[in-house]
Formats: sequence, structure tokens, C-alpha cells
Amino acid sequence: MITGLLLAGGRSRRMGQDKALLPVPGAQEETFIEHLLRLLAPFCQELLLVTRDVSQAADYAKYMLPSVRTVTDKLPDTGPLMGLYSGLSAMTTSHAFVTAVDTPFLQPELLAFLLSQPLTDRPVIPVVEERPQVLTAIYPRSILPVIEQRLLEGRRDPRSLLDHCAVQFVTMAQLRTYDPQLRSFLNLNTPEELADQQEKRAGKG
Ligand SMILES: Nc1nc2c(ncn2[C@@H]2O[C@H](COP(=O)(O)OP(=O)(O)OP(=O)(O)O)[C@@H](O)[C@H]2O)c(=O)[nH]1
Repeated sequence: MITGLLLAGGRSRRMGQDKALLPVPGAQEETFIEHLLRLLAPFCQELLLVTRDVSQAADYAKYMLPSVRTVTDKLPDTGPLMGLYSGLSAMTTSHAFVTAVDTPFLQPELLAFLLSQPLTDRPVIPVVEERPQVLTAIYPRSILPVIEQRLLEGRRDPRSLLDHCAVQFVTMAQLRTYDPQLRSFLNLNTPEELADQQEKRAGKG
């Protein structure tokens, strides 16, 4: 049993407009948030959207699927680590697949592969170019006390967990089998990155 956690509580400062509501390059009718929720739904027994506060949750209400529950951060504006904490605290399953609202190219084949890994007390973290992809990963609920400690230290990034728990890493070679271009890990933070992807998608007709 797995919960899908979609973290959407950021401020999109670099993008200059809400990343969740951008149209997916190559699928202009669908926003990032709609696309990711639709993609996650068949894989997850429970689906939670983690927003920073009730006002943001209300902004997203019309993009929700009936099966999605919206939760809010225990403390807003404290980063993705708080989003992870709030989502894991609210879910009813033992493990969650976590993804970010600014990674619209998550590939279902890669997601299925990650979800086929044994679920233990160790997070399952893909590694791309030696960088752990902590926002496209699986976390056990049992990691909550470790997160709590990091939050108390003022940490905001889930990477801060990695020195404090055993991890099951997934190698780039394994990932490439299911997503040859590793597009699942491409996050769009700036208007330039978005325009670049729009151009590439348009080029594909
Ligand atoms: N729930 C929750 N999610 C967050 C928070 N901060 C960032 N996120 C999400 O984490 C992912 C990565 O966020 P970032 O790109 O680091 O930050 P951002 O605030 O979205 O963008 P910038 O303002 O440009 O840094 C996105 O899906 C964000 O929506 C937070 O405080 N709470």
C-alpha cells in the first residue's frame, strides 16, 4: 500500500508564476498539477496534495480529482522537508512515493519500477549524476522522527536526511532502463527552463 505525496507548497519565486498551474509542454490543455495527479492515481492507494496553507489549497480546489486529499504544512514556508513531514504525518499507509509539482515529465514506467522495490525502513532514493533525487523518491512513515530532528535544526531540504538514515539508492543505469533520458528528474524552475522544454516539445510536432 502506497500513498502518493505531491508537494506543491513552494512559492515559485524563480518562475515568477505558480509552477503548479503551468501548462505541461506538449500537452497544453493540462496543468502540471492535474497531469501529475492523474499520473499518480492508478499507482497509489491514497493521494495527498501537500500545500503550504488553506488559501493555497483553495486555489487548487478546481484542479483536484475526487480521490485526492489536500493537506497543509504544519508550518508554512519551511521548505520541502516540511512538506514531506506534513504529508507522511497525514497519510494512512506505511510508505509514500513523493514527487514535486515542478517535475512534469515523470515517466510511468520509472514510477512503476521504483514502486517495485522492496518497501523497508530505508528510503528508496534515485541517484542521477551523483545527485540524490530526494523529491522523486519513496519514504517510510517510520522516518518521521528523523525528519522532526532536522526540522528542529532549521533544515528545509530532504537531502539533510541522508546522513542520518540508511538509504536504498537506485543507480542511474537502473533508472535509464525505464526512462532513457531521465526526464522524470527534470524540474522546471525558471521561465528559461520552461521555454526550452516548450521549444523541444514543439519541435517534436
Ligand atoms: N508542502 C510544501 N512544499 C514545498 C515547500 N517548499 C517547496 N515545496 C515544493 O517542493 C518542490 C521544490 O520546490 P523548490 O523549487 O525548491 O521551491 P519553490 O518554492 O517551488 O520555488 P522557488 O521559490 O523558485 O525556490 C516544489 O514542488 C515545491 O512546491 C513548502 O514549504 N511546503
